[in-house]
Amino acid sequence: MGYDALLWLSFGGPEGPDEVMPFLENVTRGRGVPPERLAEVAQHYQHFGGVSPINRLNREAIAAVEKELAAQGIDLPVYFGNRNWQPMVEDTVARMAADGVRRALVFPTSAYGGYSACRQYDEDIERARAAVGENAPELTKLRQFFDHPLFVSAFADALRSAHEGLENARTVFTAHSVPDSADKASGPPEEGGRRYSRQIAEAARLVAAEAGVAEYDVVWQSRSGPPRIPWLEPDVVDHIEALHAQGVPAVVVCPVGFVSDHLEVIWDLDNEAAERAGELGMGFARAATPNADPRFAELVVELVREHIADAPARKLSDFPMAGCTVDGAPCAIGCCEPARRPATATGRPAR
Ligand SMILES: CC1=C(CCC(=O)O)c2cc3nc(cc4[nH]c(cc5[nH]c(cc1n2)c(C)c5CCC(=O)O)c(CCC(=O)O)c4C)C(CCC(=O)O)=C3C
Ligand SMILES: [Fe+2]
Repeated sequence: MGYDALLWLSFGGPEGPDEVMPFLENVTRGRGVPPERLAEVAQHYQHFGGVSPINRLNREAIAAVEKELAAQGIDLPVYFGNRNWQPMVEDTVARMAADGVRRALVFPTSAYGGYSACRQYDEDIERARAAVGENAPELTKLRQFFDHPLFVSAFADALRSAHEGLENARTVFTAHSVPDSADKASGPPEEGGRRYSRQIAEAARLVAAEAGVAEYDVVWQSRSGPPRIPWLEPDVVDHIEALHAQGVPAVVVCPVGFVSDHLEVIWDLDNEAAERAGELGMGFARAATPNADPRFAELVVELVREHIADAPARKLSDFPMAGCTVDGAPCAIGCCEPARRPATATGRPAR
């Protein structure tokens, strides 16, 4: 059965100073992120003129995917929609419907499971289809790809290059921290939870093995939320301090939890982590994310071909295949349930 489009579904980011606060309000609506944290994150965006690189990076990746589709003789228009900022996925799906799209594949710009990385994109799909109504196209989300050989080898080459010129540097993989409760709730209940952090650990293991790195750590970055709620630790900056205390002379940070050099990578790593390492007199380098690597476009087209050409689903881990569902259904009953949100000022739990 055929598909008539590919929807590129991402997080979104502001593209000017006036867009920063409305964007942040969209991201954090009802999620209990303290106002001080929001003000601080707004400063990170304003530091770059209020422009997150994420939309540009997505547009560049889409252009590469369009070329790769054409090169492989696949006729599939690519649409772009976001969860939190224009182009909003609701508007994009409306345009797809108006263009006559009946069935589409969806590429989410996250490789992992978990609520923020997987199920929330299902919710985006469901919300966008509901907004469009009965003409909404059927939307099939592509699977998680953290263990795909093209994803792993792009990171492995980037990690190797980042090590060039740094003696005895320790490899430190990072991913976005999430509330401990969200990590516990990730994956189908019968699996016992923590699918997100276990997939991150597995991706790190695969990348390190391919890059020939024997010793490494997995740490977390970009923590949000109220301080009293436990999130995955240690934080990358604290970890760099701990490594310094152990006499480690240099670090190479590899943001294996992300696909592009978006704001959380260029601020939290290239700015904050690099600055702390510099203050401590440590060498520092950051490995590139796969977005601009030609293998990333090849990966997306290969995931598409699993659906349109019965291409084999290549994967390097034993984790069960997950993430591929239709019209925003969760992978399994109870899979990656959203964490209970802290009560709002009105005493009612936030959405
Ligand atoms: C797991 C994960 C990924 C990876 C998977 C994926 O890529 O989807 C990710 C990606 C991203 N997160 C991003 C930005 C933000 N995330 C925030 C807040 C949060 N992230 C969370 C988790 C994740 N986030 C969580 C649990 C929260 C707390 C609030 C909530 O429960 O939802 C906030 C609020 C302010 C703050 O940081 O406190 C911002 C601004 C950007 C865009 C950067 C740009 O603009 O270039 C990207 C790609
Ligand atoms: Fe985030």
